[in-house]
Amino acid sequence: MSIQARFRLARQDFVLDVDLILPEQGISALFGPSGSGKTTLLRCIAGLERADQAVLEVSGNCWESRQQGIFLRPHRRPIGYVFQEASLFPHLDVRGNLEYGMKRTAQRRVAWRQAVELLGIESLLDRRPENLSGGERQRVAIARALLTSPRLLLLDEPMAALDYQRRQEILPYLERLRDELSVPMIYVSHAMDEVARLADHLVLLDQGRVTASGPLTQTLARLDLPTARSEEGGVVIDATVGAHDDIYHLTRLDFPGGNIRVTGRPLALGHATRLRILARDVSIALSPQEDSSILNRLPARIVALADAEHPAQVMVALDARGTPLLARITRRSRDQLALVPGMNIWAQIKAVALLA
Ligand SMILES: Nc1ncnc2c1ncn2[C@@H]1O[C@H](COP(=O)(O)OP(=O)(O)OP(=O)(O)O)[C@@H](O)[C@H]1O
Repeated sequence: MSIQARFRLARQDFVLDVDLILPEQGISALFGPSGSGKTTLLRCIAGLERADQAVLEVSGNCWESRQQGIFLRPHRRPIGYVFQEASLFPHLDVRGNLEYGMKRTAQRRVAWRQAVELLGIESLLDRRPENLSGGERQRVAIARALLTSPRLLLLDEPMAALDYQRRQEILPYLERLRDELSVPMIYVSHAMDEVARLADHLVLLDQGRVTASGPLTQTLARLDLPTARSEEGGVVIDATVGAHDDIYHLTRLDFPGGNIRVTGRPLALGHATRLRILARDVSIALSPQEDSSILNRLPARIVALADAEHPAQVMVALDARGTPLLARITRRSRDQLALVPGMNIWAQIKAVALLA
């Protein structure tokens, strides 16, 4: 099952023209510069914009088809919509706000208790929105959206108004929704660190058009896309905790084709986690260089080379026994090492971020 979304909408200076198939599970991130049409696309999905051409099918149900004259009105679409700023009713306490969401539906897909527990808002139920922090307000807004029993959750930069600390507090709740509920989410974000942590599927939008749509790990590794070449270009690897080294206080994270050691973490063996390795933190050597202090080095093959944003640098796409990696090195080093596609090299990894 999938979500099919095809919309064409023309405004004076802007045309949205997308044709997407999104998975019906997990989080699909919509990523793109300001004005690329992310909010407009969400509004089309919610039925808040009338597109010139439109097809929207969710779980095999047609919600909109211009050709067939089908247009399910916004309030009839089983959608939960969470905005940048939580729009809670100020005169109702948290319980009242949640109950309001529940009244809209007869068919319950997420139970009250489940929503309250997933978002950790039990102790907030008697408070008014004015007495909540920005992060708490957003958690309540997400719980309220879940209690409308949505078949699809739309999140439009739900953390944009929050500071770094508050964002870090909310991320685990979003991860729990992703892992424990079967409600697909479309998540708009400007922040690649959020996308890298949360998303399973990545859609890149630019000037109203889709420039890429695919599984996150594969899409981030594509050298032909601007995400790879940007300052924050890099890959995400899904790994599991393989071993703890109590002598050196290191944790080994395993993934197909290799492993990486990070500073010891209190994570259970077998625990699923996600790593992010930025291209700027990967260098290339022709030999394993065991006389270096770098902890992590992986044998890899060069798949492709491409220009980086800065003329001094080049991007290198690597295949580390099935796991894609990106490296950003100087053009000078590329020439000195005579790097070409197909060569076997060693990828030296200087820094790894553990995302979850
Ligand atoms: N109500 C509107 N009337 C006319 N033009 C609009 C309207 N809302 C948005 N636009 C224009 O449509 C284009 C897409 O806007 P949209 O808000 O979808 O982009 P976005 O990718 O969500 O941007 P941001 O990341 O800044 O929120 C922009 O050029 C914007 O100026």
